[in-house]
Amino acid sequence: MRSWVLEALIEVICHGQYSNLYLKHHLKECPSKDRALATHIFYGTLQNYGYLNYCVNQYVKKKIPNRVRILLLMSVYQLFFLDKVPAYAIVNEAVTLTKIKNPSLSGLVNAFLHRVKQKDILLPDQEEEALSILYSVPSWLVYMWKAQYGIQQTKTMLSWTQQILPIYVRRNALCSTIEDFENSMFTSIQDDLYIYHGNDVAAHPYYQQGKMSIQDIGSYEIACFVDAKPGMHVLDTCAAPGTKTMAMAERMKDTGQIVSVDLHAHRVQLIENDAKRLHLQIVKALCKDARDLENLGLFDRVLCDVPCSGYGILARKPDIRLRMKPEDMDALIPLQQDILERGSLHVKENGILVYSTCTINKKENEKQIQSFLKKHTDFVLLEEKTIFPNKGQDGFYMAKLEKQQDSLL
Ligand SMILES: C[S@@+](CC[C@H](N)C(=O)[O-])C[C@H]1O[C@@H](n2cnc3c(N)ncnc32)[C@H](O)[C@@H]1O
Repeated sequence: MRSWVLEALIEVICHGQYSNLYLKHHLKECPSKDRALATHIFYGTLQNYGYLNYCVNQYVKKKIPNRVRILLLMSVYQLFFLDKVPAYAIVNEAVTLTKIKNPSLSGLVNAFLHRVKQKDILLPDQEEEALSILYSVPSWLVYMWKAQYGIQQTKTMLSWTQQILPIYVRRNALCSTIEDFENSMFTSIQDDLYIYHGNDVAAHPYYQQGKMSIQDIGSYEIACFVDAKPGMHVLDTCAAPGTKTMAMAERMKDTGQIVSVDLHAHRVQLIENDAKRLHLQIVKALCKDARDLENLGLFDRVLCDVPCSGYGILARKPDIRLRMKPEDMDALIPLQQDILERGSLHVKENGILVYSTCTINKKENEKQIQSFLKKHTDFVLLEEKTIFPNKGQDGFYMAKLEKQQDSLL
């Protein structure tokens, strides 16, 4: 099992694979009895990547191959954070795995894992720098969150970015009953959302029959926030893989129409496949740039779920923290602005425009809405909401704007 975790971590850390997609395609290669623990070690190591590297660097001064370094990281993660696995088993496994490809380093691995102790890890005095190491995020994110939300909220958010989240599923009320979900595999949490207690959702017959989909609580809340009603015409401008489109279509009882646009053809295919799986007829998927939607006409609801820095979903997608750069965040701001501007041209009078992100950053959230409203006096803000990362939940932002009737302007 640990050799599977090691290869999985190498793929994500060294070869840039996405953690969630890697698990989706490869977890089945791990023996089924070990999948829960393997997933825990995989996510836990990625969530604590910066801290674990910092610990290794305090003891190991010489350059070691990436494979051995990653093996040390996942072993330290287990020693420090998992109390169910005995230390001798972790050390023995690590030494055995080192002997396969780097036998000359097995002594170093053995000595390091016997010496490393969490209480001996010294953190910097400066609070922001210490938080950055402890929670494995760059220090600029800590400074930015502190400036925008205050130190207390920053610490709370940082601590929740380390949790292993449950898998949430949305029941498709159009082709299943509440009774179908009344068994030990599911725990009801709200409306049609459940915690799923199995391992591989996509292999579950309910998933294959279109009775359920994977969706986080905040993502579902955004789909509900749009308030798309049966029979309405809805435009989803950044729609792939289609999670919110499908939730809206189910809430609309598959009547009316949803035009779901995405820039990338392979991602548009994901929308089409999912609509088919869920037996939804009203979803029309289009490959288009959301900054150029000229002929699409007017809609009752327009959702702009824009590409964003993703700082709200660090727990679910821990590999974001391996690659985050402030310049990437800044590059997204004009794109988000353009998508919102263009989307707004397709809202009917009295219609609703929703802007949403899965990030916690006022520059991508509140500030975007403030600058849009300054330029567009024909829209009023009805509601805005930030869901901060929280127990069992990732972070999201959503704003609801109403297009005013011409006669009222
Ligand atoms: C946050 S994801 C959307 C998630 C989706 N709404 C859901 O609930 O499944 C952002 C999406 O925007 C798409 N995108 C990026 N730039 C775009 C553009 N200029 N026009 C349309 N889509 C774009 C990306 O391909 C990505 O699928």
